[in-house]
Amino acid sequence: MNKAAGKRGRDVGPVRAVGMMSGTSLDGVDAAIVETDGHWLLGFGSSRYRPYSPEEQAVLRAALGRWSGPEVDAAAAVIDSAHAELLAEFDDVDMVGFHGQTLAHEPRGRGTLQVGDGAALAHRAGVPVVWDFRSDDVRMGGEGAPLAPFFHFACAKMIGATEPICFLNLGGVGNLTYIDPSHATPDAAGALLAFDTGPANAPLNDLMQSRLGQGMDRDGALAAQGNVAAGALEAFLNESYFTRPPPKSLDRNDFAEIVGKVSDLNDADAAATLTGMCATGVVMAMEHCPSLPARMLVTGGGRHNPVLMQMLRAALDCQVDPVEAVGLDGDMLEAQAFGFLAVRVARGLPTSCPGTTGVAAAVGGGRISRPERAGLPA
Ligand SMILES: Nc1ncnc2c1ncn2[C@@H]1O[C@H](COP(=O)(O)OP(=O)(O)OP(=O)(O)O)[C@@H](O)[C@H]1O
Ligand SMILES: CC(=O)N[C@H]1[C@@H]2OC[C@@H](O2)[C@@H](O)[C@@H]1O[C@H](C)C(=O)O
Repeated sequence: MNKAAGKRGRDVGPVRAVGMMSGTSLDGVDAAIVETDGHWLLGFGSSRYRPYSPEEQAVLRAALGRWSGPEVDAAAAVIDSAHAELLAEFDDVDMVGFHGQTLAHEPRGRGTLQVGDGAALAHRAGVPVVWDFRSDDVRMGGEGAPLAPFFHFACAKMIGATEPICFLNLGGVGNLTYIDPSHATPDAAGALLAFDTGPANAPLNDLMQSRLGQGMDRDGALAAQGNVAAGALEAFLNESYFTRPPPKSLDRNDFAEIVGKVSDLNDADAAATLTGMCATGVVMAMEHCPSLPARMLVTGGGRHNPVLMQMLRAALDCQVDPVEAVGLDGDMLEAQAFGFLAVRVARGLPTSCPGTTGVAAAVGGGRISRPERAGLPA
């Protein structure tokens, strides 16, 4: 780790930040370096992935949906040690953006909970850590998610987009960002519209785990052998979430009851139907966009699933491509996003706005823990 860490971070020039993300799929931690001044993306650096062991995954799973208690403490310990281990593999970084693990998300109720102790990580790594990105947004009436849209806006500028485009992230949950790149800043009215589209890979992973002891439907191999069950899909479509206008966000298991409608189907039909539900959520999401985007750029693990990508291409009236088509890394985009957002937080720039989370006014969420303050209240 860079012993002079933090010095460059206080200037106004470029910063090398490592973003660390543990997503709703619970597969592992992604970490990736971005170089940015908080406004523009100046470059990307190396990236690393640390999978969770089956034991660690079980600890995280047991804590999902809980707000406190021994299960949450055990999950937090897994998150802290996995992130510290991965961060030690990086040299010469100025700052860390530490998302942590979402265990529970209820923005209109109990709030949002991402476990992971940023102060302890700052102490261990010797660099400033920005963390707890979502709480301030929720306190100000926002959904607290999605937060990647400000980064997507910077990506759109970087690739030279001139017409509206969408980024679609297909992780455990799906989320969409509509970008009008004619605006100069992401918080300008009309520059961004973002929200969660529905369940993405999480229900399919859960099905694969419970029925076949596998972590995912790799390459859509099982779904490709099945048929989408019309009845279950229709019940899903009738969920009020899809017609509700944004802002809106989801917890990982918010659709548990409706996806349970596949329980009577054979394995292949169940997988095909859950894949179809993910694609349908995206199709419904397009109804809320101000215009048809020129292009849909897909990121997150779902873009590796050819059955899902084919369903999207068949149902959407725009070009659908993985983000690799414009030179981005779809396995690391969210980690990069939290590196970028960390720099924005450190520089007093907003990370969400009414168009992305429904927050009352643009807000720069996130706490900053500096190594010298570790152990003290942040
Ligand atoms: N080759 C593949 N075939 C099918 N599905 C895949 C493949 N590779 C990855 N996936 C799916 O993508 C998931 C991982 O996606 P990703 O890493 O984007 O999720 P995440 O970051 O945990 O979630 P979120 O964005 O909701 O926080 C896997 O759990 C799996 O379901
Ligand atoms: C509360 C929470 O952690 N939400 C995640 C989750 O995973 C995907 C979707 O739901 C999105 O809203 C968000 O993550 C992405 C990275 C975001 O904030 O942009």
